[in-house]
Amino acid sequence: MPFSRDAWDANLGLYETIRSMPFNEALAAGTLPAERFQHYIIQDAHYLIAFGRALAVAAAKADDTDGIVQFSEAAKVAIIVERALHADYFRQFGVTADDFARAPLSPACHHYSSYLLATAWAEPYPVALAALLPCFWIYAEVGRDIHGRAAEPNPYRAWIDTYAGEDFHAAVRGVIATTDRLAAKASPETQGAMHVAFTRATQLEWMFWDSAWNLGDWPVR
Ligand SMILES: Cc1ncc(C[n+]2csc(CCO)c2C)c(N)n1
Repeated sequence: MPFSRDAWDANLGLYETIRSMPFNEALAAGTLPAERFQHYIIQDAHYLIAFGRALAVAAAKADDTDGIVQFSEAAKVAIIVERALHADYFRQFGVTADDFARAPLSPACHHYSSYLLATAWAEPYPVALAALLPCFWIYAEVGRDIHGRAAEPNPYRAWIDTYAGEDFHAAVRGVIATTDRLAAKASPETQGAMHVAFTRATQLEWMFWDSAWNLGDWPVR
């Protein structure tokens, strides 16, 4: 069985918990309070920079030239998405440059960003990919799920369309294929580490949305 099928099946309960969490239910219904979406896009702008760096490290570790192209392209897309957040969503949802400058990474964002960067730098290439995969795959699944049931009109339509769109899904299929190819020739120990990384990153996806819903902040300053 390919790694991806195994990992998805093992984390199905976690995915179901993510799909039905209050943030995503409210996003689909179009009732998500603006304040919570503002928190989300500010943190996502921070996250996407770290995510882009982690992808660039994965590109540098790739075992073939296709991998270098695949992950350096993905790193570039992460920064393009981050810039689009600034150019479009920040303006649309009333987030100023000053709001962003004054908002440090939340604990959940800090944890997820640090985890991806540490894993990309310190772990073998297949384990780094297994940590990066949920970020792609869960957004593709959540995007399509919400797209299929979104209320119309919906202030979050552009966000939903991006992650339900074919361009994004094609990139996700590519990351799944590369991860499966590497898992197939990895040692049992590396395969085990890949499963641990996949589950950890899936938990961190949940924590990222939960933090936006609860306006997560540092308990002491
Ligand atoms: C917390 C968090 N997780 C996943 C994504 C999804 N995402 C955005 S851009 C991109 C691909 C970049 O090549 C992916 C997978 C997100 N935005 N925020």
